[in-house]
This record gives sequence, structure tokens and C-alpha cells, in this order.
Amino acid sequence: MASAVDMPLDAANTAMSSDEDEMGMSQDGDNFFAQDVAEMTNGGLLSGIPAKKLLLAPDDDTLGILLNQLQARLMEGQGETIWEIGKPEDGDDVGLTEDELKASEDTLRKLADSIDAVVTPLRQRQLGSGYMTEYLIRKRVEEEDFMEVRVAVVGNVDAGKSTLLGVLTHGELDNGRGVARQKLFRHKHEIESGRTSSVGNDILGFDSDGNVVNKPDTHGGSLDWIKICQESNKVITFIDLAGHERYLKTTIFGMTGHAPDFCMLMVGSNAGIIGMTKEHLGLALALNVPVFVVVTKIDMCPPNVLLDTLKLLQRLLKSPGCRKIPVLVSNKDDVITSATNFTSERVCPIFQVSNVTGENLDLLKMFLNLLSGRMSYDEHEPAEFQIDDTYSVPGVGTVVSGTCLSGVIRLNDTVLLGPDPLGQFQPVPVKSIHRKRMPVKEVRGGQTASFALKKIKRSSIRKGMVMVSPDLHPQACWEFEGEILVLHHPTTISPRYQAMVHVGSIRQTATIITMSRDCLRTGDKAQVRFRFIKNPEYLHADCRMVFREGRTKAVGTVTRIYPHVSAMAQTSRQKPGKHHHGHHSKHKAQGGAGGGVGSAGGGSTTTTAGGTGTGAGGGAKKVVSPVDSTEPAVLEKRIKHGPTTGNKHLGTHGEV
Ligand SMILES: Nc1nc2c(ncn2[C@@H]2O[C@H](COP(=O)(O)OP(=O)(O)OP(=O)(O)O)[C@@H](O)[C@H]2O)c(=O)[nH]1
Repeated sequence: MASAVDMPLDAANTAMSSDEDEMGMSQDGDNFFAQDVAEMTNGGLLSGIPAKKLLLAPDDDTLGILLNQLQARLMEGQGETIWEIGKPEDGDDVGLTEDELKASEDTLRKLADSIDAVVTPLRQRQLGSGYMTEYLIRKRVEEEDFMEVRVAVVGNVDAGKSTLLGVLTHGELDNGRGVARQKLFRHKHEIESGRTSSVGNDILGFDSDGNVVNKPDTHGGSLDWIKICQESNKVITFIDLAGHERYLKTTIFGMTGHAPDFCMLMVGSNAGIIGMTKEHLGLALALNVPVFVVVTKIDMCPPNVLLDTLKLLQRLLKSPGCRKIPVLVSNKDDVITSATNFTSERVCPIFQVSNVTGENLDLLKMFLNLLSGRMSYDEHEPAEFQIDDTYSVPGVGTVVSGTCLSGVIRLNDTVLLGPDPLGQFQPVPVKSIHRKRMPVKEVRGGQTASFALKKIKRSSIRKGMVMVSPDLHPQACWEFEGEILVLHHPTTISPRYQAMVHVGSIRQTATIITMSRDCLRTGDKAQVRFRFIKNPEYLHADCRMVFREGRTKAVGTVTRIYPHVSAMAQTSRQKPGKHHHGHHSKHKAQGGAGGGVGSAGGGSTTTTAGGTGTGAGGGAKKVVSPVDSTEPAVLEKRIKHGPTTGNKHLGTHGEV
């Protein structure tokens, strides 16, 4: 039976399929290396030497080329890479002899040493009469620096999420009655006191050799985050998202706003695929976040039940809705294969663990150690930081936390914070930056951080606001267009329907003002123009978005932004009485279904945005849309006299 619950997966995958080809297996380290070497040899630089023997007894020129290549790969992998020695080439199926391998490894170690990187053997395979070995090469980082990987943890209630995180981060096994979970809660309570965090975070640090550095202190059992970060080369941040349906909004926010690199879907082996499991999987698919599955409680599960759960899970992952390649991970070889292919998104590793006996937790840890963040950064790009939480810290003031999406923000830089309800951005000097509570000098793309903002009220900051480089000349928007796919809606969606839009850390109700079809049903795809009801936001084209209200769910991509143009500027550009300004007509020109904006509320002064007037449309919640943002006369009046409705932000557009 194709149940309603199955639908999101099918539909989500359709939405995702366009991105899929780009995400092929090309990021596989093997191909990269082979290609590099081919380029070098074709260029005549190293002609005559088979690639697998390059490290054997290289001359200075060859060494120089190999070093450049190693550095390039470390840069691409944000500080780490997997390197193979002895990989046979075309028409050859023999690796290197033991002596050759040893000599090559020595060269590799020397190369790595010269750039302060550590070589750790991962696995060796016999190929014909020879061998091939894979190594993890990881650059040592300064004490205050570390690589960062964010993993969103989802799964149904009771799947063992908190327990697994407790066991991983505190290094002590569970008793099956919640002891590990309690440790985590106590520690969370301690660290979160005085803060209101919507989602929990736990960290697991790995040193350059891949050993876990977490050591809870013997007294309170709490973790010293600063120490972990100082000792770590790589820190995994687990974004612990609640399993209960009641918290789905928070879960969606965690998956969109906290920019996870990966999603860890937890399944209790006894209970199987129940409750929110499919919902969470569908969400990860819709947002293009690669998923791995951890099946827990294998110590207490009868073998036939475990088998059934695994079968069902694999069937679900392979189904047309998911189109994943499930890989049951049962040894180190599987870990390396799945970790090196994981960013392709298609591969979905499945771990089977027990938090009580510790079975297979070493494989999971090894896997986590091999993951690299998906976000790359270029320090020359303008910086962009999205805010996902705010705090008031006594003695410090307002603190904002979030993720740096691009570029670098350094101490003493000036960034633009906004947009405020008028769509404006204000310059803010950066006086302190913390990563995981550790003071640092800079934050780069792909990293999370918090900033203390002097003289800025916490109440003036909303989740979804950004801090960006002035070079970006940021503009806020009230309206944007998105290509969406309706995963589920009980009846039909028509213009003026309202629901919560999630894009990155933006979470705000928006109204549909026009659509490329008359109405939308479950499974329909359309180009839709939205309008935020409360505040203008800073948005990008190409961002993934979720549109949700109750059981109604749609996912898609932002395709076009309508930068908010100042009402004053509009008026001065137009002849009095003429209301066919650029914004409006642009919309008409490409709106397809067209015309809806004006009729939905353009020019009306009796708006009730945020109101709940229900109307026709098959039960869809309807409201009267707010005034078109570019209706100059009305806007000017509002700017002068304040809003005419109960919504204090509505229509208060000012200069950007
Ligand atoms: N025998 C056994 N019990 C486990 C295992 N993992 C978790 N448990 C137990 O399962 C119960 C539920 O685990 P939790 O970690 O609270 O589950 P959760 O997914 O975090 O649940 P929510 O936080 O409510 O979403 C606890 O009593 C744990 O002790 C396991 O691998 N084996």
C-alpha cells in the first residue's frame, strides 16, 4: 500500500533528483588521485614511471610535484585526505611488494612531515602478489583550531539517541535503563544553565591519529569543551533533534538552520521503522543531507526481529522514494569504503550497535573520524554568517550563535548585521569570537561560532538574521520565488495560503501570492511566489526550503529573490498616480499564473496579514495578503505614520 507516509520520500527524491548527477561518485579519492597522476604523466613530467611507483624513489622534481599534490588535496579536503599507495593501473592487477610499499610509505611520511601532517594507515589489501594500502593524512592544526563536522541526530522516541550520544561522548557504556542518557542530561543541564537552547549539542573530538579525546572529569562527569577542542584535530558536533512529533518544528529548524553536514538516523532494532523515522528520513532527503543509519539495541533484539528491521530498512532506502545504496557496515573495510563514498549522497551506511555491550561502536567511531564537513570555503569570498540562536550572557551582553556559510570573519572586522524590520543592516565591529566556547581569532566557512555584540539588544535579533561582509551589499526581501513540490496536503493549496517557511535559519510564516498553477495537490510541483508576513529576510537563490503547516508539507528551492526596493525611491522614480512600477510588472511578466498579487491585496489598506480569515479553497487556511511591498503611496503613509494593522512590522519598509 502506498501510504501517505511513503509519499514524502517518493516526492522528496523527485525534488532532489536534479542535483543528483552532480553529486555522483566523482569525489571519490581514488579517481581524484588517478586523474592527477594521469595529468602529470601526460604532461611529460613523470613519463615512464607508473603512478603506483611514484613514491618509491622519487627525484627532487617528482617530490616537488607530489608535495604540491598532497597540499592541494589537503586543502580540498579541509585538512585531510585519503591517499593510496600501490593502486594498480590499467591492465595491471598487482600491488606493490612489501619492500616497495615500505619505501613508498617512508616517502609519504617524509612529505607529510614537511607540511606538519600525520599519516595513519587505514587498511591494506592484497592485490595479486602485491599490496595496496590506504592512509589517512591529516594536517595538524594549531591549538585553537579544529576541523568541524556537524551531524544532525534524528529518529523516533526511544531509538536510543541520547544514550548513544552519552556513550560516545562520555566513553562509558549504558546499562539499558538509561544511565548513559542521564549522564548526558546532567552534563547538558550544567552547560546549558542560564541559556535557552532549542536544540541540544554534544561534541566528540578526535586527535590527529583518530583517537577520541573526550575525557569526562571524574567528579561531575562533565566535559571540558575547551580542552576537547584544544586537543582535537576534528570535532564532531551532534545536533540532537527531538524525536517526538510535537517537536517536528524544532527538528526541521535543526535540519535547515544548523546546516548539518550529515544526518544520523537512529532506529531501535526491536521497534523498527516506526513513528517519525520516515518523516525524518524524508526531511534529510529533501534537504540533500547525506544520511547514515544507526540501528541500536542489538543486544536485546531477537535475531529474526533484527533481520526483519534491517530488511525493511534496506527496502525503504532502495525504494524509488529514496534511491539510496544501503551498505551494512560490519568491518573496518566497510567503514572505509562507505566513508570515502559517503559524500556522494547515494550511499547510506547502516551500523548495528549496542550501547550496552559496546558492539560495533568502534566502527561507528572510525566512521565519524573519517567524515569531512561538506562545506568548503574560500577566504577571498565575502563572509556570510547566519544566526540561529541568541543569548543574554551576564557580564557579556547579547551573544549570537550560528554558522559561517562562506568566507572568513576575523576579530576587528566590521560586518553588517540585519535585516531589521525595515530591511536595514547595521555595521557591527567584531570584538570577540568563540568556537565551542573557546576564544578564537577567526571563523571560516563551514564552522559554527558565537559572537558577543556590544550595545545590541537581544530582542532586536531574530533567528535568520545574518552578519555579512559589507562587500556583499546585502538587500533584504519580502518576496521570493521558489520551485516547490507538495509532499502532502489534505486538499488543495491556492494563492493566499499561509505556512511556515524554513530556509537556512529563517523561520517565518509566508503567504503564497501567486503560483504557476491554479491550485496545488499532493505530488504537484510549481513555481510559487511567497511573501513573508512579518519581516523582510536575507535570502539567496538556490537555498533549499521547507514550507509546512500542520500536516501540509512542501519542499523546494528558492529560485528568485525580489530585493526590497525603498518606497521613497520607488515614488521618486514614478509619475504620480501610476502604480505600474517595476517590481509589480516584473512579477506579472514572469509569474505564469499571474495577476494574483494585485488581486490578493495590492493596494488594500485593510490587510490582516497574520490573521486567520478562512475562506474557500478546499479547507486551505487563507488570509488576506499584506499590501504589495511596492505600493508606494500606502507604504509612504505607513513609514510616516506607522503600521495600520495590528502587526507592528507590516509594511514598514524603509531604505535598504
Ligand atoms: N539494551 C539496550 N538498551 C538501550 C540501548 N540504547 C538505548 N537503550 C535504552 O533505551 C532507552 C531509551 O533510550 P534514549 O536514549 O532515551 O532514547 P532517545 O532516542 O534519546 O529518546 P528521546 O530522547 O525520548 O527521543 C533507555 O532506557 C536506554 O537505556 C542499547 O543499545 N541496548
